[in-house]
Amino acid sequence: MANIDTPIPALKLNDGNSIPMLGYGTGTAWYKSGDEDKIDEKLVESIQTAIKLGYYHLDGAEVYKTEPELGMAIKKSGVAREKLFVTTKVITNIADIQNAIKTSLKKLQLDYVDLYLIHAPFFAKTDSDLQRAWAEMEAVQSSGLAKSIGVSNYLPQHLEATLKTAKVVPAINQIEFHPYLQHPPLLAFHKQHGIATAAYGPLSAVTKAAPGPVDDFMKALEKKYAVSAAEISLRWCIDQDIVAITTSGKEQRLSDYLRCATFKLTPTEIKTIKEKGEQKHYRGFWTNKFDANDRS
Ligand SMILES: NC(=O)c1ccc[n+]([C@@H]2O[C@H](COP(=O)([O-])OP(=O)(O)OC[C@H]3O[C@@H](n4cnc5c(N)ncnc54)[C@H](O)[C@@H]3O)[C@@H](O)[C@H]2O)c1
Ligand SMILES: OCCc1c[nH]c2ccccc12
Repeated sequence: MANIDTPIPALKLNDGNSIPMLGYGTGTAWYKSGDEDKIDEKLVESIQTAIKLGYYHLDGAEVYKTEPELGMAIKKSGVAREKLFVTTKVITNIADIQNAIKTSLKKLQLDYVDLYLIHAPFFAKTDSDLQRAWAEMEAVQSSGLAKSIGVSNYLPQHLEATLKTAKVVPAINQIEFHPYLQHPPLLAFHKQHGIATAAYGPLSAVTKAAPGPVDDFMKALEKKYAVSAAEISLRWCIDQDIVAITTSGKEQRLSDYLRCATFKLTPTEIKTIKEKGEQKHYRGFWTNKFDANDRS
């Protein structure tokens, strides 16, 4: 199994920092329901494998309870800290963000994270709740504990409320994004305000939301580029300047996904996936929080 030959592209954020456009997630397949102190050795091994293959962007969250594994794998990898891009998120301890970041850093065995995100806006009863939380995030960035700060699962109304009092514009919004959930108004808002987009669940259209209207075209592209639909899906994000965050416990799959760095879709192909994807709506995460028909 080869290491990546073609480097993963990076995206420049509005604060001047750069984020690798392919990330390895420690949620979904990995997050733990039980005892956080019980180390998931399989996960540590998988993160080490990902790092070895060239995944230097690692996505965590306090709620996944996998920060200890992430910290261990980073330590064991021997890769210099400054080469890695580590994200974590706050939601459980949103009421005390200053303590939450310190607790996360301790579990990660790190002095700083590259990106700290508010995991979701659903804690907020009012706009002031969103604004207060964001001011705390700005304080985290000022203290140097996070190089960049951003949000996740925010809709335009949450961003609008946040921006009313923000001193720092969120660097990124991490959202569920794939052909069957494209959020046109939200992406337009991001563009207007210089907020980058990161996609979680980028494989959904070819995995859990399949079958669907993109299938036949995906097959044609698989043939043309000699890659799998997963890599087409990741490239479809990257070609739209969207950071893709995937995961797998299988080394072969992780290795294959890296092929998304070796080709580019044409503008027509990007548009065709877009148009075919618009014919179906699918949301896989936070389904009890978002309005079922909300496509913003
Ligand atoms: N901010 C958030 O609220 C939020 C929500 C969900 C996920 N995330 C982050 O994003 C990461 C990636 O999310 P994801 O797992 O939904 O991404 P994804 O769409 O890339 O799916 C990856 C999953 O699909 C499976 N898969 C791959 N190929 C498959 C195939 N051919 N058939 C069936 N299954 C296949 C993989 O084994 C893996 O479990 C998470 O680990 C987490 O870090 C964040
Ligand atoms: O970000 C992953 C999705 C998610 C939503 N709520 C959770 C609770 C525990 C673990 C993951 C999640």
